Amino acid sequence: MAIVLGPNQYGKAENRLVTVSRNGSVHTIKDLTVSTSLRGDLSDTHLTGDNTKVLATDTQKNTVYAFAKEAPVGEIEDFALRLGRHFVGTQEAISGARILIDEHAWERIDGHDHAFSQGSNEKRTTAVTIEGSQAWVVSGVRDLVVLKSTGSEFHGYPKDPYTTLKETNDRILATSVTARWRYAGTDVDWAKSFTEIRSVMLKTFADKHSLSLQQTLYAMGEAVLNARPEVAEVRLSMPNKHHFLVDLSAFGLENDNEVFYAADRPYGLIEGSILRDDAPDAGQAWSTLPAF
Ligand SMILES: O=c1[nH]c(=O)c2[nH]c(=O)[nH]c2[nH]1
Repeated sequence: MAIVLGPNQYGKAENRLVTVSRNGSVHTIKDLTVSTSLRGDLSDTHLTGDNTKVLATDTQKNTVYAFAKEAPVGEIEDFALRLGRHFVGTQEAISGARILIDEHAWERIDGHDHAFSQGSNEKRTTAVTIEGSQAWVVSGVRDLVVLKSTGSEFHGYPKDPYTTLKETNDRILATSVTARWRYAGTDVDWAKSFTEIRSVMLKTFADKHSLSLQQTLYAMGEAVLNARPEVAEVRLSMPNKHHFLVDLSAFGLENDNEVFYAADRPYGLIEGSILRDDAPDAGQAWSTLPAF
């Protein structure tokens, strides 16, 4: 038996980067969390501690901040591609890079020049993977919380000795969407694509009469693929944020679908991938990302 080194990568996780761009007195901010990870000929450091081929994670961090100054950050996908290609292109031992970026949303306060509020916890995300001269982009959104107060049913499921759930023709449907979509290529208007994908997902959540969260999940992915040819695959993770009808009968009150207990946990967790059957091979696009 021999013990060998398996897959490995290293980098600086969660660099917090905020930039201010000034157009006269009008400021625009970008608030990012950037993680870098490098792969390649890294067995020496693991086996003997020889760091000749190790670009320090501290240097990776500095590169993130220096790049933010040297050219406009732009869209997160472009910034991630730029960083990943730099590391692979300048370090002989480094053959691959994975750059993860979350963009935190800030809204301008009432047209104010330089004051902002953080309205929600929603994040725009990207995961860019570079392998040699190839690049894959998986972008997405996280913590997109949505709720509809009707237009959702759940019934027809098996009743076994442990089933207590009541069937319903009218319930609250709420979830916090994590969506990731894999682009077929890299020649994409990233900002437009993001805005339209987000909007198609929201519209489908709202419009689709739901018989299960699974059906809603599929419909949202299908709508994205129908609307956006640049997308090859959509992966969705949607916790069912249960709203249980409160039993008010002890107080002689009827509850006509008006008073709910918003449960925190446990929650149903509905996850899936929707893709074109002729989608280009995913290559390294999903490597080391969560399955959904
Ligand atoms: O949309 C739903 N899907 C389920 O699989 C499920 N299971 C459950 O208890 N409630 C629900 N709702």
